[in-house]
Amino acid sequence: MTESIIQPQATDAERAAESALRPKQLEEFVGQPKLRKQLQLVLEAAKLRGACADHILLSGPPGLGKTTLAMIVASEMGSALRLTSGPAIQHAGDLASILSSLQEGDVLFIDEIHRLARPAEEMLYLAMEDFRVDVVVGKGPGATSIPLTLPPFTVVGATTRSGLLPAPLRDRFGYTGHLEYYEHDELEKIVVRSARLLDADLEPAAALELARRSRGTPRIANRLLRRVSDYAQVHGNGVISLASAHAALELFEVDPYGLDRLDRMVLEGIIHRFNGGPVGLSTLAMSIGEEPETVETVSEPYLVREGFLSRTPRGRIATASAWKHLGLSMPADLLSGLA
Ligand SMILES: Nc1ncnc2c1ncn2[C@@H]1O[C@H](COP(=O)(O)OP(=O)(O)OP(=O)(O)O)[C@@H](O)[C@H]1O
Repeated sequence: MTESIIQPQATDAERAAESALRPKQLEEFVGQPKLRKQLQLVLEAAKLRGACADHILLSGPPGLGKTTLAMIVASEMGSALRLTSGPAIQHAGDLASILSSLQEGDVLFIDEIHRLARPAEEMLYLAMEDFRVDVVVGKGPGATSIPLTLPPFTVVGATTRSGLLPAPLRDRFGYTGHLEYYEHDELEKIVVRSARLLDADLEPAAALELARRSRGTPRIANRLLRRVSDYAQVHGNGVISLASAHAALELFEVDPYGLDRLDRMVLEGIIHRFNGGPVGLSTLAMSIGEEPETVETVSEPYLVREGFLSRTPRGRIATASAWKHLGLSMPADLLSGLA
């Protein structure tokens, strides 16, 4: 996938930089007030009972804080955290070896849990419900299955597509929390906190501007902060003022709505090449030289959310707001078609 400054997924290099900015306690975690209160209750109750917390499922788009929350669960419970992901578990045996090495009270974080292979998924049901795993020893007709009792532990599963989780797996989670996109004032607090941790001098007006252009996503807010901070150091005295933030965001082609070059290419593609649409995803992606997956996962969710693009059964359509945003007026015949 082409890397883009507004993509909600982390790049490999970014993961390391992110760990310094992760809140460590629930109290430090900004936003998601409902989820925070619910999670606090689940954890407090478990602590009072002196038991492991129920299994927790976190669902929501990338970059909103699921991994961070899993780490917080472990730290609030005073437990060790084990991290893995659906795609990393190729065979049920991989999961069996992780499960059989867990200690009492451990928190097992499974990112992209909807991508677990079916045999691993079935093994996980049993482990979550009965704290038991059947370890297969040997191969072929001589293989035997040895039941192994596991100490109690907590699974924290993260998914961007909770609808793809089979019901039996979803039902094993005692608590499901949904992460929502962040409001501007919450993102402002996040960038102010991150700037403090990075020792960057961020003026309040610049913090608000970054928040506005971050597409409701803390990961993007922190990424924009790093780029404007670079700019302020190279082209100024290091202070991130509103003017330096504007200049840096212009350099990286992130406009006042948080749209970047890719988003504008998508909208311009629909408008100029397909007269506003409808156009199918693959045709559109090909016409702008991008992968359909990049258009679908990086650009479209935000364009749809902000009302610049509609997805119809016949294809993608640029809305009247999209035409306006690009400084164009929507032809009357298209406008009347919308009415
Ligand atoms: N509520 C928050 N307060 C402060 N920082 C946050 C918050 N949520 C996320 N972040 C920061 O945003 C970055 C991305 O968060 P995180 O990795 O937890 O997201 P994620 O939902 O797990 O994404 P992915 O599924 O793509 O890994 C981290 O650097 C984290 O510190």
